[in-house]
Amino acid sequence: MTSSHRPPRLVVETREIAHVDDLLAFASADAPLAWLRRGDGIVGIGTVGGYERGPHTDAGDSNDAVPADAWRAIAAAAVIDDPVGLPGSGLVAFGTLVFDERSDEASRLVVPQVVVGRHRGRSWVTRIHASGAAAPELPERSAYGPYWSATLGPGTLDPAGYQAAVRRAVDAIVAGDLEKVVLARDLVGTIPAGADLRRLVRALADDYPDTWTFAVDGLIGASPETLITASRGVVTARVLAGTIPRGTDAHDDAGASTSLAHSAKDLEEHRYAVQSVLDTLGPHVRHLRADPEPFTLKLPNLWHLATDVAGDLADHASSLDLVAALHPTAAVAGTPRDAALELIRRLEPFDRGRYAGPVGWVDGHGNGEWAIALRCAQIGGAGAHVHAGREEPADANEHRGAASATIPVVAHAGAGIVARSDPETELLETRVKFRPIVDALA
Ligand SMILES: C=C(O[C@H]1C=CC=C(C(=O)O)[C@@H]1O)C(=O)O
Repeated sequence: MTSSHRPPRLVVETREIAHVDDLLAFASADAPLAWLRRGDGIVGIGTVGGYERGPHTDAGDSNDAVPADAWRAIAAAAVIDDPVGLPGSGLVAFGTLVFDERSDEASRLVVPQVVVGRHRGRSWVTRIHASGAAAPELPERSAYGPYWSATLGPGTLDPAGYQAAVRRAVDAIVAGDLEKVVLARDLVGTIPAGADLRRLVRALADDYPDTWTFAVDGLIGASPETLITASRGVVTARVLAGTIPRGTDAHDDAGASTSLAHSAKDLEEHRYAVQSVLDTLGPHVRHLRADPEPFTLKLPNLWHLATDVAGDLADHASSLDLVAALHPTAAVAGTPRDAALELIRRLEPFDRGRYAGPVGWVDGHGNGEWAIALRCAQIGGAGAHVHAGREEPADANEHRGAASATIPVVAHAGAGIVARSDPETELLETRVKFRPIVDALA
């Protein structure tokens, strides 16, 4: 990874290719880079450069440049030949950023050597190399490895601990310290070393086709929440907050959706999340539009209250500038933001790492698609090791003894807490939000 100082000049060439059926077949089995929705998207192979910031230390960050500035420098130095001109063609970096700047994990932008992409029936390949170096080979598909499975168990905050934390959060809200806070809990486990991680990505993409399915630097998930997309001056976001599990039959399910749409508690939770996005986008966006009432978004495991936001970019902000301004929204932190972050640090006995942080991609013009990293797990990485170690599961020695035979995994799910929140209902909500990743690992 390079720092912001003198980015190497990258040479980028995109060419249209015959229709690609399965983008994931091109991705690496042990370190897939992928961004997919309904079969379209991009996968990356290899690494030619990028940016890294963190982990945070008391002495300061390892890199002073913010991701948006570092990326501007890399993109400005690049020579880009992209006659395809579709979202994700040309120079791109995949990114995963930490939730809290004090995290022990790093934020990363990864520029792959090769990108294979597909958008509305057109496919392309992009090759990226440092000026003076040879262009990378064209990518090849590889067969998927054997099926594998893993189970996740309690992490540092078990169900009873989570409910106690929710009670403390409600007390703080009732006392007037803040209006809303999003509290998460964790699950930990291990997966077999050598597992083909594309199997996990594929299971998520198959089961949750309308979400953003992502794999970046070991963070793998399927998020329904769009933090921001920016494409040729048009900006969109999908704000989610307010949740109810799907019903057990059609009648019960319709009832669940109606009850969510009228729930004062969920509507309040949702209002904070929308307001935080509108307030932040306001200075950057003209003709900012959001429906006055949320709609109910149906996912296989639950219903969400959802509001789509759109507008036209009024300045030269890149998608990464907007990400920096928006994150963390009240859908994952709370209102007011600083008080919520402080309470999260006090009540959650773990580091969120990249969970609830921005994940997505940015191109050479600053366009990009970014989700909030929800319904995901970190495979390997500092956070996962810390969690697995701290939890000391019953078979901890076995895990340590067979260090090379397993890879630690940590997953998080959270729920927005307001004055009317009930600890048991919030716990149930986190259980339902864990389902995509728990089922895909099973
Ligand atoms: C914090 C999470 O979800 C957020 C997004 C949608 C709905 C939410 C809610 O109803 O609480 C949360 O704000 C999570 O999935 O871990």
